[in-house]
Amino acid sequence: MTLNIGVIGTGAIGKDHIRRISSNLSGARITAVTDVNQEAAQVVVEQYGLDAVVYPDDKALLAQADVGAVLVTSWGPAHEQSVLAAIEAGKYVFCEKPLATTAEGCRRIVDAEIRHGKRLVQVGFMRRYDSGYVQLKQAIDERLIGEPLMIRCAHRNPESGPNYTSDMAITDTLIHEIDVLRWLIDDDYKSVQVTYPRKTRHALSHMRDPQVVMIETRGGVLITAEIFVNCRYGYDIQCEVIGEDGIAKLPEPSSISLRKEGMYGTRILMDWKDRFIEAYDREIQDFIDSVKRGDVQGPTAWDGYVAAVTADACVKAQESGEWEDISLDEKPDLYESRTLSEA
Ligand SMILES: NC(=O)C1=CN([C@@H]2O[C@H](COP(=O)(O)OP(=O)(O)OC[C@H]3O[C@@H](n4cnc5c(N)ncnc54)[C@H](O)[C@@H]3O)[C@@H](O)[C@H]2O)C=CC1
Ligand SMILES: O=C1[C@H](O)[C@H](O)[C@@H](O)[C@H](O)[C@H]1O
Repeated sequence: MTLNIGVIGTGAIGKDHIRRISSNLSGARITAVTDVNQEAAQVVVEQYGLDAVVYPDDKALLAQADVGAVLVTSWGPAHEQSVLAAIEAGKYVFCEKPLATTAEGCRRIVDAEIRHGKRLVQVGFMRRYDSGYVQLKQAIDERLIGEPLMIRCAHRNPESGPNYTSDMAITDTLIHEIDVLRWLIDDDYKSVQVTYPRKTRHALSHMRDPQVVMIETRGGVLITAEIFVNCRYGYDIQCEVIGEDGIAKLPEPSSISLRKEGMYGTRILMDWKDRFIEAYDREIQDFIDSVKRGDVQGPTAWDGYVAAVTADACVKAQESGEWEDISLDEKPDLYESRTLSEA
């Protein structure tokens, strides 16, 4: 049985997911789309040759009985409303990060899912599906390096746009590390601090770039996370886990090496769409397969809540320069199962 999917937000990543569902993945098709820019949504239907209807808004799309699941790929501030409406309609929902732009909004979604009595939400933390991070987690789970003691990581973008702000380095960019690192070491966060090295001349005047975020986990692991969104040379994601008996490092993306004109080296990817293309395919295929099984297994609404609480503390630390504590509600039973989100 083919799963009929509706897409709420047909912009950059919405189109990318439409492309992968329509051409790469199996078991689903796009039958409904909506966007506040309906003309653009119609163009997407034609561009991708979809047998799909353009609906005026998320509520009209969610009212379609034949739509079995939805992707929320609109702007972050619009996510909470669409996810709550999907839960209300009893539809499975894949929501790109952030689940909601505030911890309170994420908590409202968690409470709605608890009232529904079954998990319907998967959050788009795709690094958990990246083969490099999966290998890293296997090494840690198998205690190949003993207990993790420290993590050094870096999230570097070639440049940030004019609308990108210093707090987005946390809420839009580091949110990926915030989620994947707690999954990697099966630990939660205790406190955070933000410091600022010398500013790069390549950052716009309103930006603070780079930034260094220190995170202490409840288990005592110390994480040093660099965010550098005007590094110029490429889209570069680094992660090194230092353990009692050794070090485990995220592999570089596979690439040919070139020897040419007295130089030797490999190319560095410039775009996140390319760096994590397989992870995006795997996360969406997992969503399709788990919806058809009737139980979503990926990153949960609770993971979205924890990420939002942690991001809020980081944004507070950006201004205070102090260590800021992270206090979480008690994890509800609905999220205790040992699945990908808890593996
Ligand atoms: N997981 C990842 O690696 C990535 C995640 N994202 C996330 O995906 C979301 C979308 O990002 P982009 O595609 O880059 O943005 P975009 O601006 O290219 O596309 C967003 C689309 O949503 C539409 N939209 C806004 N509000 C809407 C509403 N209430 N109902 C229906 N449509 C609405 C806009 O008209 C636009 O077409 C963001 O939350 C972003 O953080 C974006 C890039 C990568
Ligand atoms: O979600 C994303 C992308 O996936 C990149 O990893 C980030 O660098 C970017 O800031 C954010 O929009």
